[in-house]
Amino acid sequence: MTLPGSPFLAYRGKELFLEDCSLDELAGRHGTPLYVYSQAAMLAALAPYQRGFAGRDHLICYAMKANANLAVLQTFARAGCGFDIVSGGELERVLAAGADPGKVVFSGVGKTRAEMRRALDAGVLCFNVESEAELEVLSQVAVAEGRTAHISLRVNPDVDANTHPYISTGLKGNKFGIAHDGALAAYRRAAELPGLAAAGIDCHIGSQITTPGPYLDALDRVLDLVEAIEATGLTLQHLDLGGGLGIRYTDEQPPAADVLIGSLLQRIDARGHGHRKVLMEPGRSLVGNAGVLLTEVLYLKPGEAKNFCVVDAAMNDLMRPAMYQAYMRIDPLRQRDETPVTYDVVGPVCESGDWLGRDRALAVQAGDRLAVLSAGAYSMSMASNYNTRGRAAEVMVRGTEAQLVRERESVADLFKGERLLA
Ligand SMILES: Cc1ncc(COP(=O)(O)O)c(C=O)c1O
Ligand SMILES: N[C@@H](CCCC[NH3+])C(=O)O
Repeated sequence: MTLPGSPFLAYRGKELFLEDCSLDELAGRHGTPLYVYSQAAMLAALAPYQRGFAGRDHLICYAMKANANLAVLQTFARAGCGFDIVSGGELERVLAAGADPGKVVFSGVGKTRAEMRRALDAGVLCFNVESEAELEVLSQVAVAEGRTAHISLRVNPDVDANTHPYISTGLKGNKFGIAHDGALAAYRRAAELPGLAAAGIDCHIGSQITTPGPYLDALDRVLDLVEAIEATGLTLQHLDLGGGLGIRYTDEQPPAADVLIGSLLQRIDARGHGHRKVLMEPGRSLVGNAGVLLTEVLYLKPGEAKNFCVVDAAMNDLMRPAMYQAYMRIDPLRQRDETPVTYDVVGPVCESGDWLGRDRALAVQAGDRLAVLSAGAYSMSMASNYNTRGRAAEVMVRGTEAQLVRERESVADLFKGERLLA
């Protein structure tokens, strides 16, 4: 039986496998909580992007905030991808993974001067600038470094991506990007400033988007702007359409990436912009369904109002349920024949919001292990040390092989650098 979301995750008999690796066996070997990723699933998620852009001048910049493990970055770099970064730390990871900084776009509303300097020295492809104030600072930093910063303005097209309010980014009320109405003036200002060269235009309207409509609306708004900007004599080369394509957590039916890209390119061509290089910044859709979080059942705790299944993974390991009330499917690593009982699956952290799943029918006993599915994106990358809990280990599966790609954080690591009062 194959589970929804990933063709690489399936029961063989009663045991759950990711590619050709038994997840229960991996959990036994490396301990829990444990993140496990399938490289084949990542490459399979990338393939429709590559198909959609075949024959076109393009760059797929993996939005590494979704999952910044070095082995994941290596996987995408070797497949030809660039990266969308939002911090100096992410840039250092790109460099540590041996990837090409010349394929990096640098987004984010709060870039510091130090981050700008480092990115200029590394030679990133483009800064996606999010305010006029940032333009002025970037110009000063570029001049001081004796370099030219290639820029796109991230335009806020005021389009509703119809997603969770915390992950919607393209509305007037969101902090991201330069208002559509102010973009032309900002490009004019950029043209006056030393050290800057306009390379393109950028937008990103949100995450976990499951219909093509908002993308096409945003594209139209962006192309309107490009036409207005070029009418003033300025030129732009590339269009960066951001990321945001959703995945299937339960019954969502997002469009396939190649279908979405097909409609976007058709619109781009129809409006006479077919000569432009197109960038995209997908994150979740490349990794979300390529990973699982493995956890062990510590205690079953029947209650009057609720039954609790207390596991050893918590909101510090996987924040999405607590933060967005996100539904993430939970399945046992070895199926039992007993009648399922309805549980809230909760972690050891001292917060009532520390749950991974609510009202889940599970046939489990203490000591059994579970997988939280679709945990390849915004899961380990959002982990924290709350309650002084070390972050989980990570394993990358390739066929029958499974390699530890990040060690479990030890408790000693957690207060390294702290000092007792003198
Ligand atoms: C600027 C930017 N690009 C790309 C992404 C990637 O989004 P997603 O993981 O939804 O594809 C994000 C996150 O929403 C983002 O903020
Ligand atoms: N962290 C969010 C996605 C954020 C997208 C970044 N702008 C999630 O888990 O769904």
